[in-house]
Amino acid sequence: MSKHQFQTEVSQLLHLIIHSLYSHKEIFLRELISNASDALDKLKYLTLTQDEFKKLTFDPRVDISYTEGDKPTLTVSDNGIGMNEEDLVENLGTIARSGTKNFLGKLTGDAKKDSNLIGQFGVGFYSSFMVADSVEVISRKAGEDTAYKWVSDGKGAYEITPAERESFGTTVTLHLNEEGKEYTGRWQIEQVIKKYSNHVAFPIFLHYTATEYEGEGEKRKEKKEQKVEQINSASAMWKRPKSELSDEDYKEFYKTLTHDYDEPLFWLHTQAEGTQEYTTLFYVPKKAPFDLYQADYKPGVKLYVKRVFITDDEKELLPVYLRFVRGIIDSEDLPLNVSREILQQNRILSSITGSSAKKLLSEFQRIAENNPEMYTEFIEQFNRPLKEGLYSDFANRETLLELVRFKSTEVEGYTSLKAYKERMKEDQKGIYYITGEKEETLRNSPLLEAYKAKGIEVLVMDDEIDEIVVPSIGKYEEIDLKAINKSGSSDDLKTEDDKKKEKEIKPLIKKIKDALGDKVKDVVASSRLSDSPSCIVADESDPSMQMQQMLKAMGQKDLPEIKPILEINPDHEIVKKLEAKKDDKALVEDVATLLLEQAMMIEGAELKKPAEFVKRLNRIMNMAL
Ligand SMILES: Nc1ncnc2c1ncn2[C@@H]1O[C@H](COP(=O)(O)OP(=O)(O)OP(=O)(O)O)[C@@H](O)[C@H]1O
Repeated sequence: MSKHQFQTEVSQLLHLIIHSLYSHKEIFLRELISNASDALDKLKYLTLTQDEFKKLTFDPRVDISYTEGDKPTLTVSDNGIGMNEEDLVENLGTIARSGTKNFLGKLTGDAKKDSNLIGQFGVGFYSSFMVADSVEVISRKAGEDTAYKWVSDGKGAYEITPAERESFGTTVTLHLNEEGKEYTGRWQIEQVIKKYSNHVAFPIFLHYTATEYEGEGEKRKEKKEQKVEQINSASAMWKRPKSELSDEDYKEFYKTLTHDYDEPLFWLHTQAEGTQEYTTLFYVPKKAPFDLYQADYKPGVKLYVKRVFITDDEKELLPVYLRFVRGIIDSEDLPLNVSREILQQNRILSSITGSSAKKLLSEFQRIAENNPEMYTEFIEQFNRPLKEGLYSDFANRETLLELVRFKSTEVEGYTSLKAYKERMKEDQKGIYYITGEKEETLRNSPLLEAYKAKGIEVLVMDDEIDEIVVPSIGKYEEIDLKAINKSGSSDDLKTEDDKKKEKEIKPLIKKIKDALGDKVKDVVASSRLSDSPSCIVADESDPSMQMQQMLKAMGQKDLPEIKPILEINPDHEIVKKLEAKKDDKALVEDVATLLLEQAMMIEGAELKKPAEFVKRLNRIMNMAL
């Protein structure tokens, strides 16, 4: 016998499931059936492709039985791939997915909020503990002789012992608690299976005792008979015509497929015929999966060939940026024994991948046009992956440009580039945007002042991916996208009056430049400020300050120090007063440095020498008082 402790993450997940999902406790059965179905899928594949498994007699099925009385039990049994001792430890004692710790760290302890998060993770086997005091798993791996029993009360530890099982597969027995007692009736169980697992592709049999009465009056006798009945339709759901399927069918199948607790946001079911025959059923979840930005994310699409499961571990079934999509691709043309190496360079598959991506994108577009509310929900979760597509999927770039959304100074929520274009002023020379880390900092940036004054809309880009993606867009329908935190962008705003002032202020600018020395790349008169005395911008060819900070945060060392350009507002009171005292060298140095440092702070930069900043500020305050 060996006793093991659950990995901390498992205990946390168990706690979350038991305490947040109890109002939907019946889903435990869906989760167990879905695991059984996955196990059958895996073995079926082996029996078709691997010589040592071809000789197995394999009639895939799931069997459910129950006992009533004082110690009620419910048993779900399958003749699937099974687990050996090592698998039991790995699958039912640990969670290997990276990012789990981080995800569980977000839990608040508030059942309602936490139950919203579980959708990002998946419910799974541990939901059994909502209805059971203890759970027993007896499993024998196909191709192996020994069976093992895994037992736990879900309170921190489990035990594994050698056991008996006639053949390969897994039997999960729940020792039901008060909450679970109701699942010891034929009708209750049948109802739950029909509701949640009707479209599981393998037959699910329910074993029950039927009581019949024979005779009349005193001779009336009770006759008990063991019966077995198939409960589900057991056909691959995605192969059925759309007209036969209801929204409920799609939603429930999604939950079985993904272990998601939530409903999907929307789905797309297509059956392609012609040179290539295949079916796809794709779902977009309501919440982004928690490991979406982990390099080793779990892919969400399963590949089937003629209804035989091939793999759920292939990341290339859709372009990487669409990794949030869940679902199924079932091809009629691929060979059944297709290996992973072959898959990756298979022409049939790459053409399915290509057209699936196109279909998904046009579905997103259709939703954007017909259901803006749903589209906003979608964008709140998946804008960023779509932006990734802008630099990775050149073939669909035009469509992706229509799909991505940005925040803006003019509208609440999000805008498309198309809608921005429609709002542009007649003589406007570009699509302007400002990038940075924090929305609030950006919205208060002095760089926006002149645009606000002239009523020109600026896109507010606070997603870190914008820094990388947006400059690569270049143009939208022949209009240049211009970063307003770059030096050249304000040339568009320059008036004759600005040019005149620029000339007048030249001597002061020179003095400021001398005072600042190599702290700046240049000092120039600004045409984009109204309320602020100064701002900083990056030279046209340099990365912006935010980009530099991001590169540093990403661990890039030895970055050459890139200096900002300081812009001075000739109309500002401080600048005008300084102009009058420009021969006081010490004063010019103090004010110039403060103008630079305050502009940097507003853009979110940290001062290198805060003590010197304070000294200067005190000197100026002293003069003012
Ligand atoms: N009946 C079964 N037969 C074989 N393996 C099983 C069975 N039930 C569970 N497992 C194994 O245990 C693992 C964990 O199951 P669990 O339901 O917790 O998560 P999951 O199925 O991976 O789904 P998700 O992480 O999406 O919730 C499965 O991935 C599978 O490897």
